[in-house]
Amino acid sequence: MWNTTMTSTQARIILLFSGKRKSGKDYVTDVIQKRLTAEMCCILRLSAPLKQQYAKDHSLDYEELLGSGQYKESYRADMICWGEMKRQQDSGFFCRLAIKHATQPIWIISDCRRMSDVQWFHEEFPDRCICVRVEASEQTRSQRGWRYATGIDDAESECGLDEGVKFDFIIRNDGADDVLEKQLEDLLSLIKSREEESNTLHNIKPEK
Ligand SMILES: Nc1ncnc2c1ncn2[C@@H]1O[C@H](COP(=O)(O)OP(=O)(O)OP(=O)(O)O)[C@@H](O)[C@H]1O
Ligand SMILES: C[C@@](O)(CCOP(=O)(O)O)CC(=O)O
Repeated sequence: MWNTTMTSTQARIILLFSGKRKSGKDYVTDVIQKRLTAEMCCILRLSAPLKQQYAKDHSLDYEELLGSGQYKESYRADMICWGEMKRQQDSGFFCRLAIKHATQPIWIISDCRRMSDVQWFHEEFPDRCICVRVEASEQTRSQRGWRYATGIDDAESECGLDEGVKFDFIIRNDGADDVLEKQLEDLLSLIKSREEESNTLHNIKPEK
């Protein structure tokens, strides 16, 4: 199905995922990666280099910070402040670190949160980005463990992409497997058609 003859290690397609806490970004992106295969598609988290350095500086468990449990939530507010300090110096700081070792032709950035994240990818990789929003109701998110927290749910980390972004695709992830499945099929078709366009462009030989 996919063309695996890559001539460069740079991504042909970049899926920029965003969504509120417990909307299911990790769940959905895991399914998509499985469908595309790990050979073709990697999941990159902007928060991974952030959590790694934060864990090191604060003697914390990096793996737990990567998970979806209470451990991460108890450090979230402080991690946000810490990350924002770094971003003020260089807004592309975590974006560059996150993509550093990626070799697959399709990248999933699973946790865009700020306009500067989306802008950075669009500027670095024009015409390759697909912006995807994952949405779930507050009721569903609560069932998954979400509790509203002032200073987090009303701050840029959660609301930075609520307005001003034109999403190419919105996934409703409220738990009905068949509804999610249909949306995933549609997104995979969009990725496939972008892949074909991109292959066509890459295969055009320059005129002599
Ligand atoms: N469609 C689904 N079917 C079953 N379980 C789901 C579904 N979507 C999400 N979940 C579960 O809900 C929980 C939260 O999902 P997930 O960690 O993917 O959300 P997130 O948006 O990445 O959250 P975070 O705010 O921690 O970044 C996880 O336990 C996940 O397995
Ligand atoms: C600190 C932070 O990166 C935590 C993200 O955790 P997660 O994507 O919800 O697993 C959020 C942020 O950068 O604002």
